Amino acid sequence: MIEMDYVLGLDLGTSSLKGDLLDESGKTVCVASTEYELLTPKSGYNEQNPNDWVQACYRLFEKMSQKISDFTSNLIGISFSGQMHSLVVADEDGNALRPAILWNDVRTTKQCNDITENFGEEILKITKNLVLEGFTLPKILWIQENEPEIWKKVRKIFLPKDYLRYFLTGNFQMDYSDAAGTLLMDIKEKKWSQVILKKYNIPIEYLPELVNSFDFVGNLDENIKKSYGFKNNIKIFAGGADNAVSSLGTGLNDYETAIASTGTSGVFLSLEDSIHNEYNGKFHLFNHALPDKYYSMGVTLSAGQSISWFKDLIAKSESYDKFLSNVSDVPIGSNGLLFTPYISGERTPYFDSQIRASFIGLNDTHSLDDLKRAVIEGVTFSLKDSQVLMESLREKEFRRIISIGGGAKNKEWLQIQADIFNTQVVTLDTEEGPGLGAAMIAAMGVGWFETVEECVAHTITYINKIDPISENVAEYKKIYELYTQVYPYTKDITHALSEDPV
Ligand SMILES: Nc1ncnc2c1ncn2[C@@H]1O[C@H](COP(=O)(O)OP(=O)(O)O)[C@@H](O)[C@H]1O
Ligand SMILES: O=C(CO)[C@@H](O)[C@H](O)COP(=O)(O)O
Repeated sequence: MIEMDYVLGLDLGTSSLKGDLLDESGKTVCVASTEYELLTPKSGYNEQNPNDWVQACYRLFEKMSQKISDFTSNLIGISFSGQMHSLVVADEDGNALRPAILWNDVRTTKQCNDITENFGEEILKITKNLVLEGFTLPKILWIQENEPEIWKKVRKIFLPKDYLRYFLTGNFQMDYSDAAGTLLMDIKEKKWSQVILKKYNIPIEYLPELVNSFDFVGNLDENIKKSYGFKNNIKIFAGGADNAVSSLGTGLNDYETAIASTGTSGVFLSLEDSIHNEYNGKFHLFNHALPDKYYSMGVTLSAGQSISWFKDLIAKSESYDKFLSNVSDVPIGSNGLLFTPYISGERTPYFDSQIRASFIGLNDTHSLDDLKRAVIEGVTFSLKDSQVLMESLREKEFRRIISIGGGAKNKEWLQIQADIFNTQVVTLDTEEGPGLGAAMIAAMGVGWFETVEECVAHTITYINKIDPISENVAEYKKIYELYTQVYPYTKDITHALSEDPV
């Protein structure tokens, strides 16, 4: 057997840290993951302990060395993909001062309203995005207002994967694709916005140096290298926001294809060739991991999270495959049952952190399997909302959708996606788009491939093509019309029921 070098892509997701190990031929030789806890101290609050990410990385190194005998002797590069927007505040030495406030934490409605009222237009002009609870700036303001003692001690502001990378290299950096989701960067100039920083009293020294996703940013720390027995000098490359990196890791390179990602969040994503004003904040518009490229996306806050919430209620220890095994026996429309996946609010198309989920149409004949199918269908309808909005603003339909994330693991769900999207759905031979994209960045960094196209050709394989079935499409069309009516009817009721109505 020929000995080959390896590079590792690390995807710091909300549910787990995933590793994708690539060999020199571009083949994924090992995928492993290690979970960490999501802390929910209050409804709408979502936090994680940054140190758990670092520990998860060490566990992943151990797992990889158990699975791949020459992992430690042949690893030469690492890069990253990470959950976006989540705020880590730390002291000068990088010690986290409180748990990270995550992208799906919606405690910052007051701060968002204040910023929007006083500075919303400028923010939209500079960052091309609306001020939403998930983004980083309102979280910083929440700490300034609610935890002034902590704010006094802050000297470094990180996003999750940059925090992990800081521990691996000792260097304080953030790439443009992740910085774009902070609401602190001028996305055209690719610089921290002095105007925004000044307005909100955020010293620029607290922010990392801005770099490109493909930049070499340091070597793996000597002590870590020794403790895990790595033989080579391991080069570290910056990496990027999970959605930017997954678009690289799926080989997305045309404007007629979109990505539907069902991780904890759900994302409907499309490439953009320029920064423009046409979406006017209706979609997020961010810098890509590829220099001078952009992408737009709509977000379902609780996609996989709706499934995991429901599974944990009923059968916590069951695998997802077992839990969802009978869903294919339930007819389209779940026997007259609808689910809206707003368990922790929604982003696209409704920027509404206070909306909550509902099952509509429950009757005494419904089984647990009907409810499970309704959850999957509801999550997909929510992604369909983004598809419909995007297609109408672009005046063009997508011809193909690449499905990734947990949702791409389930055959029945993939058919449901094709039928609801009324578009061909394809999958990759690994559903870990962001992890693979991160490994591709490292592969380019160590010089295995000269161009991104060459890298894509060696690393990415599409395995399933699922075409919509016309009778199913027609049935789902009718049900989707009903689904779109649930939000306006339940909005006021769920606002009034929620703990802190606005
Ligand atoms: N076999 C499966 N079938 C359907 N959904 C799954 C399956 N495995 C995981 N999931 C869903 O995928 C989500 C995790 O996806 P992942 O892409 O790993 O998320 P993240 O990047 O947020 O950590 C879980 O919340 C779960 O609901
Ligand atoms: O908030 C967003 C994008 O704006 C999320 O997509 C996060 O980036 C988290 O992703 P997952 O953990 O679901 O992959």
